[in-house]
Amino acid sequence: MLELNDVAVARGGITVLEGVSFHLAAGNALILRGENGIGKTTLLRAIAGLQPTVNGTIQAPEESIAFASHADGIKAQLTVRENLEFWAEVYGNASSDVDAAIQAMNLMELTDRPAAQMSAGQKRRLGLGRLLVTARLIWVLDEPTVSLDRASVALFSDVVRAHLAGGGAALIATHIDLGIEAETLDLTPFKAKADVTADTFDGDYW
Ligand SMILES: Nc1ncnc2c1ncn2[C@@H]1O[C@H](COP(=O)(O)OP(=O)(O)OP(=O)(O)O)[C@@H](O)[C@H]1O
Repeated sequence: MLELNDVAVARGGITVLEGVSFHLAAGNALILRGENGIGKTTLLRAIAGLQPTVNGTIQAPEESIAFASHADGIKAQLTVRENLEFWAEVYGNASSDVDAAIQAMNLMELTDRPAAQMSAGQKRRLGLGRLLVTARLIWVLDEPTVSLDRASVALFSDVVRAHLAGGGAALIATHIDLGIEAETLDLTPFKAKADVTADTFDGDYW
């Protein structure tokens, strides 16, 4: 479903990871690990198509990836329900079950609350609920549990498990144990030898 072959990625004009290859099949999750700054976010951004690679290939079916990053993609003035309806439409999936997403992320009591008036953890839950209305098969998640309390982490893990059981896949950069059956890829061995890739530097991707 998602295939990386000899991928190298750069941030700020410096290659951070090189030689990354893996295959993620339907129904599976892969956990990315590695010290702060090793390049997990950079790799996920490249996989999500938000920045180019320096080397290698990334293959996935067209329009199959939903990316949830630190910036949750939430519209502050819209309510929880309006945010989810907005994203369903953006992903061409206006008929998707917004109520199911609200239930899954325990947002029932917040449906009419503007996102601007929600706590960090509540916003995070909304950002993760967004994944459910995209109907995308491959979830690419960057530290999805930041700001979540223990109950919400469990809720989120359940949502990921259900996604996998339904034939989806998930690539997750996280420092915590999500309790999801998954393979782990430690990126430490793929840390690039210090080498400025000035010829591939693109200032737009700082
Ligand atoms: N905007 C930027 N401009 C230049 N360099 C950056 C920028 N953002 C991050 N970097 C550098 O790129 C490298 C990879 O950062 P990245 O955010 O991908 O790491 P990470 O593994 O996700 O880290 P963390 O676990 O702290 O989230 C780091 O060494 C970081 O200092």
